[in-house]
Parts: sequence; structure tokens; C-alpha cells
Amino acid sequence: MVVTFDGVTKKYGKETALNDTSFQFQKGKIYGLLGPNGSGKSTTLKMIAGLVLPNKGTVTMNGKPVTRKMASEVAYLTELDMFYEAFTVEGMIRFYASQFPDFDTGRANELVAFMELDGRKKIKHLSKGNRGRLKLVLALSRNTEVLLLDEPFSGLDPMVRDTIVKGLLSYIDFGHQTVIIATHEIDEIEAILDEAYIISDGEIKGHCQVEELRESEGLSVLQWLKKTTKSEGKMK
Ligand SMILES: Nc1ncnc2c1ncn2[C@@H]1O[C@H](COP(=O)(O)OP(=O)(O)OP(=O)(O)O)[C@@H](O)[C@H]1O
Repeated sequence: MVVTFDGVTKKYGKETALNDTSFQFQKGKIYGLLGPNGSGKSTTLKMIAGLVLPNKGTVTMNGKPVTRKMASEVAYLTELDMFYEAFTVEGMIRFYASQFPDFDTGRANELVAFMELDGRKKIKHLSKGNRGRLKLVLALSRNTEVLLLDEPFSGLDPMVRDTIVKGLLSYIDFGHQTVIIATHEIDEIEAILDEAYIISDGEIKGHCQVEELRESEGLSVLQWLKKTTKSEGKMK
């Protein structure tokens, strides 16, 4: 699935989240969406998921405009709704299986074991980090053409982040899925990214092919980000 932003502006009242922005995400690649707080990363993901519509310009998937009805081709990792607090982890997996025909219950159970989650625990009794793990289980168990991960590692113990990030790779459908990860945890995901965009003040300030950046400029993504934005203090 090719996702294209063409001259997109999104305003929330007087606040401009995206300002006449054009960029593209290609099929089968993993993208990092980087930038300071409030730069428009979450808004970008919400627009692909059809949860927020542009004031100007178009967001398309394979040339078709994204509509408010969340496209079935998109899995969007977001906060778990209060509605689910009384569900157990296993109950949540059953619920997702009933809601999404593309949901792979076998993979979800594997991921629950990989993430060392207790399937019988209620969501309201999970720690923040374990809620984060459950959200990843749910997002990675969908067989969608687009996978959107908004701060997927927030709340995760830094000791296990690395293992989890590496483990994620085995659950991403390479060549088929377009994966977009909005994050400040650049060090952790650097190894899995194909490309990255820097977004700041609602505008694209940089785009790189990660391997090329390493080979031709000898820069890590974090170094490139710092060089491009010259605003290290803004990053976590
Ligand atoms: N529902 C909303 N109502 C009003 N303003 C909003 C809303 N959502 C986002 N904004 C504003 O739009 C701008 C972009 O926000 P967005 O959440 O997309 O940024 P972000 O890059 O994801 O930030 P962070 O890294 O802090 O999560 C910010 O100025 C934010 O305050």
C-alpha cells in the first residue's frame, strides 16, 4: 500500500498541526516518523487511519482518498479505551478476533507468551508497561497492509526494549506491510528502519534512506536528526 500526503494542512482551531505537507510511504518499507513534541507525528498517523481529516489537500492509499471510516487495511496502535478495562488479556484477544477478520489469534497467543503477559489478568490490573506490551500484541496480530505504531515503546522497561524491538521484526510482514513508527526512541528502532522522515512545526524537514545515510555519510539516524533540526534540546 502506498500512502501519499499531497499538500495536506490540518488545523485544530488556531493550532496548525500539518502545514501544506507532501510526502509518501512506500509499500513494504518500515518508516520512522521523527520530530519534537507537538510536531504533527500523531496527527499524521491519525490521518492515515481516517480518524482525522485534512482541512486542505489529500491523503490517499493506493490513490484512493482515506475516509473517516477507518480503512480495514490499517492497524493503528493507540491507547486502550476505558471500555476494555474489565476485559482480561485473553478476553481482549477474543474481542479483537471477533472485530477484525484479519486478526490472527495464533500469532496473538504467541506474542502474549513472547511479551510474558498473563492472559488471565484484567486490563485494569496491568502495569503501564504491560499495557504497552498488550497494545503491541494487538497491533502486530492484525494482517493489514498498513501498520501504524504511535510511540510503541513508551512505558516499556529499557532492559527489555531491545529484545522486544528485535522480536517485533519476526512479526512484521516484510514486502507486504507498510509500517510507520512515530517515536522519540530512535536508538531502539534505528536497526529496523528503511527510511525516516523528520517532521517539525507541521512540515517535513528531512527524509533519509537509513542504510545510505550510514554508508555514505557515516551518520546514525539520531545524528542526522540532530544535524537536521539543530534543536537537540527539543528531543527526549
Ligand atoms: N485534538 C487536538 N486539539 C487541539 N490541538 C491538537 C489536537 N491534537 C493535536 N493538537 C495540536 O497539534 C499539534 C501537533 O500535535 P501531534 O499530537 O500531532 O504532535 P506529535 O508530534 O505527535 O507530538 P508528541 O511527540 O508530543 O506526541 C500540536 O501543537 C498539538 O497541540
